[in-house]
Amino acid sequence: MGEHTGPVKRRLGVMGGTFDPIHHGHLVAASEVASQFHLDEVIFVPTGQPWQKSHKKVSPAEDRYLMTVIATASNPQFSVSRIDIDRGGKTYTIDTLRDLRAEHRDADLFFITGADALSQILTWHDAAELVSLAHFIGVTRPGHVLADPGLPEGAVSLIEVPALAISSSDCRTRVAQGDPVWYLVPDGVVRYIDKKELYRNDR
Ligand SMILES: Nc1ncnc2c1ncn2[C@@H]1O[C@H](COP(=O)(O)OP(=O)(O)OP(=O)(O)O)[C@@H](O)[C@H]1O
Ligand SMILES: O=C(O)c1ccc[n+]([C@@H]2O[C@H](COP(=O)([O-])O)[C@@H](O)[C@H]2O)c1
Repeated sequence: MGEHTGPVKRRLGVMGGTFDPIHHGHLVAASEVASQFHLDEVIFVPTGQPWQKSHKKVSPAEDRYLMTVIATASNPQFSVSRIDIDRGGKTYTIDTLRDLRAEHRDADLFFITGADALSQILTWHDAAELVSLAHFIGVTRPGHVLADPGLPEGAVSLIEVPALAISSSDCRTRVAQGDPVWYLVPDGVVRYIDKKELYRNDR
């Protein structure tokens, strides 16, 4: 008699971000984690209201969502979810993960964060419960130290990804100054920023 093995669980990456705008640092991080962790899919989840950025000006959710769709459209492994935008109110990852769990009962979830976001995770809403819903993957990011912030044993993996010193803030500043963002963000995102006149008057 062969050993009983259940159906193989799908492995879903979740890449949450404000994506204002999405850039190649986000895309490389997701691609590298997908490869190293044998993920079936990575779901990009643009935030609705990022409460820890409430002191900053954040572009309309629909613009950030559309840029994320444009940036990921050519990769069959990437998709975009509106759950954090459509839920309304402040965005908490605990809600993101609960909703994704309910939608994908047969999957294991892997939440991807850069070193800067990971270092803040203990300040997130219901931080203690987060690790029961997903495995956390922290990725290297130039200018930030990658370390386990003190999550329970085995809850987080730390991995190295190709270093891209790109940030959304820097892209916004460049547009405001009239500097190019070509090759920092996907071509379609450059055109969308231009078409919607995003970030031009940020200063
Ligand atoms: N260049 C990068 N390399 C690796 N991870 C990144 C990089 N840029 C962003 N991330 C990670 O992607 C996630 C979403 O980031 P976010 O949308 O806030 O972009 P950002 O560039 O950090 O934005 P901002 O400059 O406005 O704070 C976070 O987990 C962040 O750490
Ligand atoms: O759950 C929280 O309290 C929380 C606080 C700050 C950030 N997050 C999540 O971390 C991800 C990256 O956030 P940000 O603001 O760096 O774009 C995104 O999915 C956010 O919803 C989550």
